[in-house]
Amino acid sequence: MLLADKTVIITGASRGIGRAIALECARQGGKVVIGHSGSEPSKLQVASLIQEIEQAGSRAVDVGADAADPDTGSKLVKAAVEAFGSVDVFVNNAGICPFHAFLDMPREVYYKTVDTNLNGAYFAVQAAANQMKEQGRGGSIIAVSSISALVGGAMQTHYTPTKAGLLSLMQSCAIALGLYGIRCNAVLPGTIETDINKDDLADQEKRDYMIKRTPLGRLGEPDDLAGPVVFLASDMARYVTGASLLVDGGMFVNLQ
Ligand SMILES: NC(=O)C1=CN([C@@H]2O[C@H](COP(=O)(O)OP(=O)(O)OC[C@H]3O[C@@H](n4cnc5c(N)ncnc54)[C@H](O)[C@@H]3O)[C@@H](O)[C@H]2O)C=CC1
Ligand SMILES: C[C@H](O)[C@@H]1OC(=O)[C@H](O)[C@@H]1O
Repeated sequence: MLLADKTVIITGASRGIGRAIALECARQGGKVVIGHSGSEPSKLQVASLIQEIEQAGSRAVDVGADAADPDTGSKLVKAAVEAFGSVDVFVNNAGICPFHAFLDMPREVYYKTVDTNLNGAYFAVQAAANQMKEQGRGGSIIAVSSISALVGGAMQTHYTPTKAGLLSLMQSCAIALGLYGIRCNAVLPGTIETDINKDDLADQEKRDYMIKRTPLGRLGEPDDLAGPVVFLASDMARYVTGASLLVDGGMFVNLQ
């Protein structure tokens, strides 16, 4: 098992990509701290996730706290240390993408997106890194960035800078934290079918277009991210830091 004896924190793990990552980490022997928003629907989703994790033979605790809050990272770290004694892997996954045009972008939508996707993440990564430094045996930090860190979107002008920011954060943290054996990497998903893009992909023409752009001939599923994240979390990736891994079915390289 690739993550035996490791404690893994994952933000935004109630559903979608974060949930798939949490489950695979548990199947690989990791003890899991599930970060979620604390909303009533997320509490129900987390209860069923904890059951699945326990059926897989591992253990999990959850923390309901807003990812945009700069104190949430410390709460997650505290819960991990109290429940399992350490933090070995931190996966920053929570994110929102409320599609909106640029010219009339409401300020509150812009700030909520940047706070949720990037500002909260900055302080959460800092909290995890300080704990890993104190433990003295390194660690792995992974940001769920996006193909959107590399390319734009007319309805995503508030979102793509947060994903580029996360990628850049992992690159700079790889340098700042290498001294402590803490590795920092980013995964860049393409178009993965989840709640974040349910409405967008309900447009059949858009959906067909996204599939057509993907050399592997299908949209991604949350589980497609689980293997790449577990690899980066594990000691198999012990010499990998500052890297970014597109998980997009080949969409990015498909010009024509
Ligand atoms: N689905 C896709 O095509 C892609 C998704 N991503 C990224 O993957 C990550 C996960 O998204 P998905 O699983 O696709 O969407 P999702 O909407 O299914 O999951 C988002 C998760 O973040 C949580 N979350 C949102 N706001 C929060 C807050 N303020 N506090 C705490 N938790 C919060 C949600 O409760 C949920 O668990 C996001 O960062 C997204 O930007 C990146 C590239 C492509
Ligand atoms: C929400 C989008 O469908 C999704 O998120 C991203 O980061 C990519 O731009 C995907 O298309």
